[in-house]
Amino acid sequence: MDRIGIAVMGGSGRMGRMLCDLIRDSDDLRLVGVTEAPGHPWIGHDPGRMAGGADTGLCVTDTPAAAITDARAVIDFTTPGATVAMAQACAQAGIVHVIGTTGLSRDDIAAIDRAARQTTIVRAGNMSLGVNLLTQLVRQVAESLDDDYDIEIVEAHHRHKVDAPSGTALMLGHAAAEGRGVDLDAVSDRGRDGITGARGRGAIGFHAIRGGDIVGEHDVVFAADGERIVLRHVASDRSVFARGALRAARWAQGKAPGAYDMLDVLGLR
Ligand SMILES: NC(=O)C1=CN([C@@H]2O[C@H](COP(=O)(O)OP(=O)(O)OC[C@H]3O[C@@H](n4cnc5c(N)ncnc54)[C@H](O)[C@@H]3O)[C@@H](O)[C@H]2O)C=CC1
Ligand SMILES: O=C(O)C1=N[C@H](C(=O)O)C[C@H](O)C1
Repeated sequence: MDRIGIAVMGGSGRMGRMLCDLIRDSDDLRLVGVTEAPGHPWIGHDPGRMAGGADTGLCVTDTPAAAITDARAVIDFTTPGATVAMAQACAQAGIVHVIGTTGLSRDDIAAIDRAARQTTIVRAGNMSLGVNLLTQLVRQVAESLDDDYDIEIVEAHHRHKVDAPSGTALMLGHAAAEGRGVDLDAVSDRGRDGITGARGRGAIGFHAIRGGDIVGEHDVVFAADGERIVLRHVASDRSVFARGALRAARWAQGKAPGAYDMLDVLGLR
């Protein structure tokens, strides 16, 4: 069987390294390209050697088109600007683009959706099975409870994370808002500080903890007078995200162009 050629963006990053390792160890995938940011010290070198492992025979490049020549899918956990540029390159080449990058603006998402008219794009703020299942549970609980139950989302990540709320917190917030039949933008209350006044009825609150090496933890709290429900996901190993992304790359082969998410991949919709 022909292995699926995968290009990994941001090959020296926390997710990039893990993806390269998992692809190397898989039976049906082949690493065919690795990118890094312009000026990065890995450019022009073998990504395996730079990571302290075996040579891959590849050279890290900062040119998206060069990385994707032999690829049937690109897996991208980088930055919003790099992801939008890669979505356009994948659209031109007709290659699957799996996007895990978070912190995307509305304009970034609109640009990705435009690219998805020409190619198959799978994008999710969290690629793990557990979080995607949790979004369904959150939607269901929010649908069952009225706004006597205050919804608060608390997330915790490592000290290097640059965006807040996390992509996962936003997924969970959207699921809660959908269950309640409200628009998240209209009810979102982010990171209170100072004399904020009493909590608004129906608000969905977001709070971010940053510290140490926390991989990713999310609590969705439904708090009423006299009781509260807490739905929690804890990721203790980044491989749950990387395995989800590889599953998406396999699933997307031969799918019609369009914007998909992990609920489509996991059959949870
Ligand atoms: N959806 C999900 O399941 C997950 C999403 N993430 C998201 O993925 C992103 C990356 O996370 P980490 O790996 O922890 O960050 P990281 O900072 O360790 O890695 C990002 C890599 O992208 C590289 N990069 C930056 N600009 C680039 C460009 N123009 N071309 C190629 N590479 C470029 C950086 O040099 C770096 O090596 C973040 O947005 C994070 O929130 C992280 C984990 C899971
Ligand atoms: O930056 C991270 O590390 C993570 N980012 C994603 C997010 O923003 O939710 C997913 C996961 O929580 C790890």
